[in-house]
Amino acid sequence: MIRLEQVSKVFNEGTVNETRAIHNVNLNVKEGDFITVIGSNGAGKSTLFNLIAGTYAPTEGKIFVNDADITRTPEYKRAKYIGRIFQNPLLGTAGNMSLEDNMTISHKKGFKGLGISLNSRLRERFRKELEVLDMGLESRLKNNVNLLSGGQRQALTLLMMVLSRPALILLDEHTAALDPRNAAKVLELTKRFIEEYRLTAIMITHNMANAIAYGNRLLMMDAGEIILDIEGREKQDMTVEKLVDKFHAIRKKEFENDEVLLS
Ligand SMILES: Nc1ncnc2c1ncn2[C@@H]1O[C@H](COP(=O)(O)OP(=O)(O)OP(=O)(O)O)[C@@H](O)[C@H]1O
Repeated sequence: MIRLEQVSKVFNEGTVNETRAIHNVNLNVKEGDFITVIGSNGAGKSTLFNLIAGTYAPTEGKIFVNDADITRTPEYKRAKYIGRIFQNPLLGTAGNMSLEDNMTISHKKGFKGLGISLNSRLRERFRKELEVLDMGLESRLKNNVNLLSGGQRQALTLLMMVLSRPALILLDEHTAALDPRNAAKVLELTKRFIEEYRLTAIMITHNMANAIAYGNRLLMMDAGEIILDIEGREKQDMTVEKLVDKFHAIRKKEFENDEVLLS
C-alpha cells in the first residue's frame, strides 16, 4: 500500500554539514503489515517517517500510495490517511481542551468533513470507547487533557488516531517517554487496536525484544539503509542475540545504540 522506490534524503547538501540521512531505500509496506523498526542512533528511522508522512520531500526517489505517486503531496494532505504518534505524549492532543472536545475533533476526521456536534449520544459513545483503555477516563470527559498522566495521554492519542481509521499509522518510539508499566500498557493497546481494526502500522522502537515480539515484520536500519527486512518464520525464531549477531555480520561493527542493548 505504501511503496518507497530508491528514496534518498540528504540534508544541507553541498555544505560542510551535509548529511546523507537516507540512502537508496526501497520498501514495500503491504496492507495489514505491522512492521517494527530498530536501528542504531542516527540510522535514519525518524527521517524515514518524515519522508513517508511528507514532513520532508526526498532528495531522490519516489513514494507511492496504492500506486498513486505522492512524492510531492504535502504533509497536511497525507495526514488524512496517515496517522502518527511521537515520543512526546504532549504532541498528540490539545492539552487546554477537554477529552470530549479532543475526541470530537478526531471523530470529525473519521467522518471526512461531515458536520458533527457534541451531543449526549456522542458523549455516550466516547465513554464506551474510553472504557476500552481501562484507565478510568470514561468518567473524565470534561477534564482538560493536560490533567492526564503521560501514559493516559498517549493512550488517548492512540485511541483518537485509531478511531479516525487511518490507512497507515506511524509510531515513533511512542512508549519511550513512559514509565515501564504505562509503556507496557500502551504497547499492548497498540497491538490490540492494530489487530482489531486491521491497521497497517510501522513502529520505531529502541527495544529489540519488543521489535521481535510485536508485529509480523522487522526492519533494521543503519547509516540510512535498511540492512535487514525479515518476516514470517524468520522473525518468529529471532532472538535479541541473533539480531545483534546479524548486525555484526552485515556491518562488521558494533551496534551503536546503548538504549537498545540495555533495554
Ligand atoms: N532536519 C535535519 N537537518 C539536518 N540533519 C538531520 C535532520 N534530521 C535528521 N538529520 C540527520 O540525519 C541522520 C538521521 O537522523 P534520524 O533522526 O532520522 O535518525 P534516527 O535513526 O531516528 O536516530 P535516533 O535513534 O538517534 O533518534 C542524523 O545524522 C541526523 O543528524
